[in-house]
Amino acid sequence: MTSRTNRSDEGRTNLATRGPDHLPSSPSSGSQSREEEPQGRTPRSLMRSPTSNAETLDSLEYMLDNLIIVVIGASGDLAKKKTYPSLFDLYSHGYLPEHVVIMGYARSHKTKDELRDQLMPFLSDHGEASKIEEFLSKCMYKSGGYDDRDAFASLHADLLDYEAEQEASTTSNRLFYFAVPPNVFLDAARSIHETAVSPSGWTRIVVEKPFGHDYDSCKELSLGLAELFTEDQLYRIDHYLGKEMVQNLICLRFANEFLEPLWNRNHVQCVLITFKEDFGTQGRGGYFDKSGIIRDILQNHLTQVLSLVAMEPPVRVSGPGHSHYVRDAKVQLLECVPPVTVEDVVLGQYVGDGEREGYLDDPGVPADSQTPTFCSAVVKIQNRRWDGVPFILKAGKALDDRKAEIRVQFKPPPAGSYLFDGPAIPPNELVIRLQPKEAIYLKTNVKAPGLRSAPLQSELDLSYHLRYPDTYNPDAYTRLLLDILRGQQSTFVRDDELMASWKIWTPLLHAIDEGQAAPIPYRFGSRGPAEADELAKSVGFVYSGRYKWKNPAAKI
Ligand SMILES: NC(=O)C1=CN([C@@H]2O[C@H](COP(=O)(O)OP(=O)(O)OC[C@H]3O[C@@H](n4cnc5c(N)ncnc54)[C@H](OP(=O)(O)O)[C@@H]3O)[C@@H](O)[C@H]2O)C=CC1
Ligand SMILES: O=C1O[C@H](COP(=O)(O)O)[C@@H](O)[C@H](O)[C@H]1O
Repeated sequence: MTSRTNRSDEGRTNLATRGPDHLPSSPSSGSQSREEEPQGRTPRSLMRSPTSNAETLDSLEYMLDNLIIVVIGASGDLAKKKTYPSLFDLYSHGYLPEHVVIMGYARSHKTKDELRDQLMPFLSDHGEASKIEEFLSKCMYKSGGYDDRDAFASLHADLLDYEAEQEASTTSNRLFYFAVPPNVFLDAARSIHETAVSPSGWTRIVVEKPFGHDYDSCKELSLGLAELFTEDQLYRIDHYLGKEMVQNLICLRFANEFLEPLWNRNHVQCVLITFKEDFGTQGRGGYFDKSGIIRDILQNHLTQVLSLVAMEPPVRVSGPGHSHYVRDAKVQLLECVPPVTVEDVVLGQYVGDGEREGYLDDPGVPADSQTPTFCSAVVKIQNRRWDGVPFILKAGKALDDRKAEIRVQFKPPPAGSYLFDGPAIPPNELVIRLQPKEAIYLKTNVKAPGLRSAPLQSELDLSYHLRYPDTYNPDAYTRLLLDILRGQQSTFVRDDELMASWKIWTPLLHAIDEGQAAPIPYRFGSRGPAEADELAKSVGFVYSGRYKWKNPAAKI
């Protein structure tokens, strides 16, 4: 291992790790969080003031220093669609310092005006024109190769000049956001390590998925990065960890005492974690074909959700220096999950429906591709809490709906079959809808209202758009970028978590790559292969039929 000459976060003030896990609300949000908001550029006096939210304000300590954000791969799709809009969101809500510089870096030659033209369409929905102009005036661009040390040295010289111009602080922090494909991660990381780390403040590296394509390649990448940067400098993004309802899981589970006694094998029949998209690969088939739905969604997003749903309570959730506890709990859970086998899954690949093209019609996809665009997998957890409870992770493209949800299905009441006349009482389900329209609802059986007495399926409903209509709900990337600036690592994937997850999925992925499991065709716009419902039924999921639900908003 080479020596770490660059300054890590270790030993640095832990102020930046304090505060709640979530982005403080915007000025337009509910009154309970107004105290936390920096108004425009956060003044030093406000940040130091001993308010009841002092911890939150302290966690914005980075606002006192100079900040340079370098977007590596600034010419690409992710940068324009997610990275810059989220940076703008933070800027316009006052979460970037006055003198921030956002430096785009990529191989393509581009003028500042060309960068501006590229970004403008993706910023225009996010704020006023004058604010966008102000933000764009902070955005610079430089071209160079990812392994080009001279280009990075020249980038470093430019950054030193920008930093020297700032009078606010002698400390300058640098955040490098990797919006590039993984084959250049190590080149870019080496170039930064050798030439461009911050001489006076922290240097943090943000890495996007995919982190490898199986256990071994992930390990190689992790070891390569670990030679250059310490774990506390590395922020591996899984954007599902930035979604409101995913961030809510810890609070929902551990701040509601009624749930804990039920949250185990004694009361839970099965858990479904579902991701559905109602569109296909949309011309990205060439990229998608190298990964498939398991690498794209199950190994990362759904496994992260699974670990938060099923983990034991962490020692602590927030507070200075406590970021590791949540990640420890997640790793401990994932280590109880045996590898998923071919027998545990149903794979699918969508075909055209007459109007919309099938997966194999995508020009980037080989005509004989066996890459799954759908997978339903039964995951087991071999620990005291969950032994025998199937966790069904299901993800698919080109399905009937766009949604992501967690459905905890409870066992039926013991007297359900003889106490009441009529059909079997359906099991209770706690549904946490991650998107769209965040909601938590509990499917509950009640006496039919009025003169009837038969049980009726209904729900206790917490629909966020109704209960919190004016709350600013930032994009997942916006929340995660703020966490990076605050040094809050619990919402990022640690190296051992990543390895534990690849251990679960790699044997299946290799079996699929070797042709041991072929996808079943399903029609674009359908619910996926019928075999997936049979699999769910075979492990205990009870589908009690769709019931008509009345949106309370209709009555308002
Ligand atoms: N706050 C809110 O917005 C609330 C909304 N509702 C709405 O009420 C309705 C009923 O709710 P809910 O019961 O949760 O949702 P659904 O009836 O849509 O789905 C129930 C579950 O059964 C699965 N499923 C659907 N069809 C079949 C099938 N043929 N065989 C096996 N499994 C199947 C679904 O999977 P899959 O997704 O894969 O199709 C889903 O996991 C929904 O429209 C829901 O959105 C209810 C309460 C509150
Ligand atoms: O990581 C990915 O996620 C998106 C879905 O993200 P969402 O926030 O819109 O749910 C998916 O479309 C893409 O294939 C995948 O790479």
